[in-house]
Amino acid sequence: MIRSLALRDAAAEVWEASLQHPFVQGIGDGTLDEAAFRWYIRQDYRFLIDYGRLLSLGAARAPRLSWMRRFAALSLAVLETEMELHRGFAARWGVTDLEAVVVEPATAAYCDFLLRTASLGDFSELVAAVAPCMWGYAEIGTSLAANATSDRYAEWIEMYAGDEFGELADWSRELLDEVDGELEAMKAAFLTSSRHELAFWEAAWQSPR
Ligand SMILES: Cc1ncc(C[n+]2csc(CCO)c2C)c(N)n1
Repeated sequence: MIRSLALRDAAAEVWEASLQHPFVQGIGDGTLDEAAFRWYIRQDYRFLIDYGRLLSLGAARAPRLSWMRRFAALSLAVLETEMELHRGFAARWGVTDLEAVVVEPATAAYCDFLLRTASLGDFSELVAAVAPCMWGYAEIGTSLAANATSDRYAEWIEMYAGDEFGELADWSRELLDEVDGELEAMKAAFLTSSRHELAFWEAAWQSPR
């Protein structure tokens, strides 16, 4: 079986739980509480900083020059373009203290796992840990775009449903399929990141409001 599909299969239940999560469904049908969305934007902004760090570690460790370039370009895109989009969201949704955000436990746990894997794991585990973030958000965006019943969070949905993120998801699958690595170790990293993604939605859903 193609490795990316084997990993996707192993994490199928967790991915389905993320897609069906009330926070995610609430983005699609517009019922999500704005305070919960603001909590998410604030925490995600902090997440992106460490995600940029992780991609830079990917660039440093990549065995192929073409992958090295892509990781480096992506790190810059996250730290510039995607963080700028989040600042735009924050301004529109009334978040005024973006730079002073305190990192919550679910955010810290996910970031720490990613950076630990990127620093101490095999490069193939880094690839497996990074993939659910790119591929998972593209799936969620595409699914919400196809089924959305409200345009309240349309901008967020359109961003992740867009071609750019679809191509990123393709690239993450290409990495999963082509990198030299052990399936079991990659599966463990892929599953752990997938569970952190689900825990992030749950923390945002349970956030004080
Ligand atoms: C918790 C969390 N997980 C995934 C993403 C999505 N995401 C973050 S960086 C990136 C790739 C480069 O732009 C993608 C798809 C997010 N925003 N927050």
